Amino acid sequence: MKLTGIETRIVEMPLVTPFRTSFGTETVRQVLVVRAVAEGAEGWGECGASESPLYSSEYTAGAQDVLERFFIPALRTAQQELGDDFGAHRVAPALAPFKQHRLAKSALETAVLDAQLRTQGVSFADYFGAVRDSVPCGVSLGITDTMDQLLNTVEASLAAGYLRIKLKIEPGWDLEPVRAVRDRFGDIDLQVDANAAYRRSDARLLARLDAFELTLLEQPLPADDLLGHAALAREIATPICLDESATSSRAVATAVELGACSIINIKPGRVGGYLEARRIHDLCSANDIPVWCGGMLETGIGRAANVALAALPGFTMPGDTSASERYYQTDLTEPFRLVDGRIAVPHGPGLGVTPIPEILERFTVSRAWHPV
Ligand SMILES: CC(=O)N[C@@H](Cc1ccc2ccccc2c1)C(=O)O
Ligand SMILES: [Mg+2]
Repeated sequence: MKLTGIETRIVEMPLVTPFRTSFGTETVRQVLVVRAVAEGAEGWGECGASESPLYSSEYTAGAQDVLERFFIPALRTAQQELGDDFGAHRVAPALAPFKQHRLAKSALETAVLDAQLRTQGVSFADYFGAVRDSVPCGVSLGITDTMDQLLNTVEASLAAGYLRIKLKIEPGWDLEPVRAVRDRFGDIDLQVDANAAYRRSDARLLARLDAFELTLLEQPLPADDLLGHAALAREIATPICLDESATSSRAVATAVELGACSIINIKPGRVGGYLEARRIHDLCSANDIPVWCGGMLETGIGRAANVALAALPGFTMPGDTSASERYYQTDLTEPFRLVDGRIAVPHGPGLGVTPIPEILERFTVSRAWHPV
């Protein structure tokens, strides 16, 4: 493939409802969208970073800067050196000298991969080895001001057909909301996500969640406390799932070997891209570790790629691949809709969806073009 240039663009999309987690409240999603222009096709990627470095150390303006200042020039050099051998599989090696910035790296690799697959007429699903035409979907529900608001949101989510409910928790909002949901809705598939808000000294409190037979407890402790998660796993019955800690296949192998988790939330952006995400899927499948596809409030661009990834055989649990309307009144692409609790896997070339130009323009706040 021959890349001719990369466009970076920042869009701002209002969320249908504020999304509150233990690390903050998001009301407008500021997304860095990357377009890779190649001879014969253009590809799309999006960066999972948000405006502030609260979920991860990355943030939108920083991701745009690291792309423009280091990653796109490195891609230009790689293409000059490799010529016809250049392709999406060369992006991660070209960017490897630069440390971290995985969300930004993922956006660029995804855009190049999408362009490449569109020129080849191959879908993400076929490229990854998808085995399903649709994937079971869960939903992630934020912290609410009142218990009634939470119960109403759970009720609406179940009525919409979501097959799994995930509640955000934090110290002071954990046992009570879980008990209220269990009391009202019985033995639904229910899990919680702490986004690293607890400490090892909270073990006895977290052990009280065992009474509610949750599917999993996601990232209770800080991302770098693998030993703390391993100790906690020995003290509670609820399976531990890692998100923020699971930054690469090596990190996942270490966490699993330490007994820090028994389930992994795979987020392609968090691990540097879909190629690394597939490696983690393969590693977990080989070790009987169930995985599910996490979410970062993606627009239809990232949602299309996530749904394709979630169709791999090892994705045996409903993920956070919710419908577009969960987050956006108007998505950048044709909206992803929930049908009987599932979302159809796009089957067109590349992502199988493309941003709708007038909608993309409507939400665009800045853009830049970089010849390659
Ligand atoms: C669906 C879900 O719960 N996602 C993340 C948390 C999260 C929430 C909000 C975000 C907003 C902008 C960027 C990243 C974000 C990540 C999680 O599983 O921990
Ligand atoms: Mg999480």
